[in-house]
Amino acid sequence: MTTTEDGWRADAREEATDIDAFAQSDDPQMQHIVERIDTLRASIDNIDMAIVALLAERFKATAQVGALKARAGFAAADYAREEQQMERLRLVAQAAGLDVEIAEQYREFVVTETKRRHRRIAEQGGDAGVLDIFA
Ligand SMILES: O=C(O)C(=O)C[C@]1(C(=O)O)C=C[C@@H](O)C=C1
Repeated sequence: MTTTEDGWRADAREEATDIDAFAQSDDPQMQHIVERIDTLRASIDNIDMAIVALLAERFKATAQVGALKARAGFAAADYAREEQQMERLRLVAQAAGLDVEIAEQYREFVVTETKRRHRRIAEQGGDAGVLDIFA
Protein backbone atom coordinates (compact mmCIF):
# COMPACT_ATOMS: atom_id res chain seq x y z
CA MET A 1 0.00 0.00 0.00
CA THR A 2 1.44 3.37 -0.96
CA THR A 3 1.18 5.85 1.87
CA THR A 4 2.03 9.52 2.14
CA GLU A 5 3.96 11.13 5.00
CA ASP A 6 0.76 11.75 6.96
CA GLY A 7 -0.28 8.11 6.64
CA TRP A 8 -2.91 8.47 3.93
CA ARG A 9 -2.95 6.15 0.97
CA ALA A 10 -1.61 8.03 -2.04
CA ASP A 11 -4.97 7.77 -3.83
CA ALA A 12 -6.82 9.22 -0.82
CA ARG A 13 -6.34 12.60 -2.45
CA GLU A 14 -8.92 11.61 -5.05
CA GLU A 15 -12.36 13.13 -4.73
CA ALA A 16 -14.19 9.96 -3.71
CA THR A 17 -13.62 6.27 -2.94
CA ASP A 18 -16.30 3.62 -3.49
CA ILE A 19 -15.43 1.65 -0.34
CA ASP A 20 -17.80 -1.24 -1.12
CA ALA A 21 -15.54 -2.02 -4.08
CA PHE A 22 -12.76 -2.85 -1.57
CA ALA A 23 -14.84 -5.37 0.42
CA GLN A 24 -13.29 -8.33 -1.40
CA SER A 25 -9.70 -7.10 -1.01
CA ASP A 26 -6.97 -9.74 -0.52
CA ASP A 27 -5.27 -7.47 2.03
CA PRO A 28 -6.52 -8.42 5.58
CA GLN A 29 -5.78 -4.94 6.90
CA MET A 30 -7.86 -3.43 4.14
CA GLN A 31 -10.66 -5.91 4.81
CA HIS A 32 -10.60 -5.03 8.51
CA ILE A 33 -10.88 -1.32 7.77
CA VAL A 34 -13.77 -1.88 5.37
CA GLU A 35 -15.57 -4.03 7.98
CA ARG A 36 -15.17 -1.34 10.64
CA ILE A 37 -16.48 1.31 8.26
CA ASP A 38 -19.48 -0.91 7.43
CA THR A 39 -20.33 -1.26 11.14
CA LEU A 40 -20.09 2.50 11.64
CA ARG A 41 -22.21 3.06 8.53
CA ALA A 42 -25.00 0.96 10.07
CA SER A 43 -25.03 3.38 13.03
CA ILE A 44 -24.90 6.36 10.69
CA ASP A 45 -27.96 5.02 8.81
CA ASN A 46 -29.87 4.61 12.08
CA ILE A 47 -28.95 8.13 13.17
CA ASP A 48 -30.01 9.59 9.80
CA MET A 49 -33.34 7.77 10.08
CA ALA A 50 -33.93 9.27 13.53
CA ILE A 51 -32.92 12.76 12.39
CA VAL A 52 -35.24 12.69 9.38
CA ALA A 53 -38.13 11.43 11.55
CA LEU A 54 -37.44 14.21 14.08
CA LEU A 55 -37.23 16.81 11.32
CA ALA A 56 -40.63 15.67 10.03
CA GLU A 57 -42.07 16.19 13.53
CA ARG A 58 -40.40 19.59 13.83
CA PHE A 59 -41.81 20.78 10.48
CA LYS A 60 -45.28 19.51 11.38
CA ALA A 61 -45.14 21.52 14.62
CA THR A 62 -43.82 24.65 12.91
CA ALA A 63 -46.52 24.36 10.21
CA GLN A 64 -49.10 24.64 12.99
CA VAL A 65 -47.24 27.69 14.33
CA GLY A 66 -47.26 29.11 10.79
CA ALA A 67 -51.01 28.64 10.49
CA LEU A 68 -51.56 30.33 13.88
CA LYS A 69 -49.22 33.20 12.96
CA ALA A 70 -51.11 33.72 9.69
CA ARG A 71 -54.43 33.72 11.54
CA ALA A 72 -53.17 36.29 14.06
CA GLY A 73 -51.47 38.42 11.39
CA PHE A 74 -48.02 37.85 12.89
CA ALA A 75 -44.89 38.00 10.73
CA ALA A 76 -43.07 34.76 9.85
CA ALA A 77 -39.99 35.73 11.87
CA ASP A 78 -39.57 36.30 15.61
CA TYR A 79 -35.94 37.38 16.10
CA ALA A 80 -36.15 37.41 19.92
CA ARG A 81 -37.15 33.73 19.85
CA GLU A 82 -34.38 32.99 17.33
CA GLU A 83 -31.79 34.55 19.67
CA GLN A 84 -33.03 32.43 22.58
CA GLN A 85 -32.90 29.30 20.42
CA MET A 86 -29.36 30.06 19.31
CA GLU A 87 -28.19 30.64 22.88
CA ARG A 88 -29.77 27.39 24.02
CA LEU A 89 -28.42 25.37 21.09
CA ARG A 90 -24.91 26.75 21.65
CA LEU A 91 -25.01 25.47 25.23
CA VAL A 92 -26.48 22.13 24.15
CA ALA A 93 -23.78 21.74 21.49
CA GLN A 94 -21.00 22.56 23.96
CA ALA A 95 -22.37 20.09 26.53
CA ALA A 96 -22.72 17.39 23.87
CA GLY A 97 -19.24 17.92 22.45
CA LEU A 98 -20.55 19.18 19.10
CA ASP A 99 -18.81 21.95 17.18
CA VAL A 100 -20.97 25.03 17.90
CA GLU A 101 -20.73 26.03 14.23
CA ILE A 102 -22.62 22.86 13.26
CA ALA A 103 -25.40 23.75 15.70
CA GLU A 104 -25.52 27.25 14.20
CA GLN A 105 -25.71 25.87 10.66
CA TYR A 106 -28.49 23.49 11.70
CA ARG A 107 -30.48 26.31 13.33
CA GLU A 108 -29.97 28.56 10.31
CA PHE A 109 -31.22 25.83 7.96
CA VAL A 110 -34.35 24.88 9.89
CA VAL A 111 -35.39 28.40 10.82
CA THR A 112 -34.84 29.77 7.29
CA GLU A 113 -36.84 26.89 5.80
CA THR A 114 -39.57 27.30 8.45
CA LYS A 115 -39.98 31.01 7.70
CA ARG A 116 -40.20 30.25 3.96
CA ARG A 117 -42.95 27.76 4.76
CA HIS A 118 -44.72 30.21 7.10
CA ARG A 119 -44.88 32.70 4.20
CA ARG A 120 -46.34 30.08 1.89
CA ILE A 121 -48.97 29.25 4.49
CA ALA A 122 -49.81 32.96 4.93
CA GLU A 123 -50.12 33.38 1.15
CA GLN A 124 -52.69 30.58 1.21
CA GLY A 125 -54.74 32.33 3.87
CA GLY A 126 -53.31 30.33 6.78
CA ASP A 127 -53.84 26.88 5.29
CA ALA A 128 -50.98 24.60 6.42
CA GLY A 129 -52.32 22.00 3.98
CA VAL A 130 -50.40 23.82 1.25
CA LEU A 131 -47.21 22.12 2.49
CA ASP A 132 -46.16 18.76 1.06
CA ILE A 133 -46.18 17.09 4.51
CA PHE A 134 -49.97 17.32 4.60
CA ALA A 135 -50.50 16.44 0.94
O1 LIG B 1 -41.37 29.95 17.19
C1 LIG B 1 -41.73 30.55 16.17
O2 LIG B 1 -42.23 31.71 16.24
C2 LIG B 1 -41.58 29.94 14.86
O3 LIG B 1 -42.17 30.43 13.90
C3 LIG B 1 -40.66 28.79 14.71
C4 LIG B 1 -39.25 29.22 14.36
C5 LIG B 1 -38.41 27.90 14.33
O4 LIG B 1 -38.25 27.31 13.24
O5 LIG B 1 -38.02 27.46 15.40
C6 LIG B 1 -39.26 29.87 13.02
C7 LIG B 1 -39.25 31.22 12.85
C8 LIG B 1 -39.08 32.16 13.96
O6 LIG B 1 -38.29 33.27 13.61
C9 LIG B 1 -38.63 31.49 15.19
C10 LIG B 1 -38.69 30.14 15.37
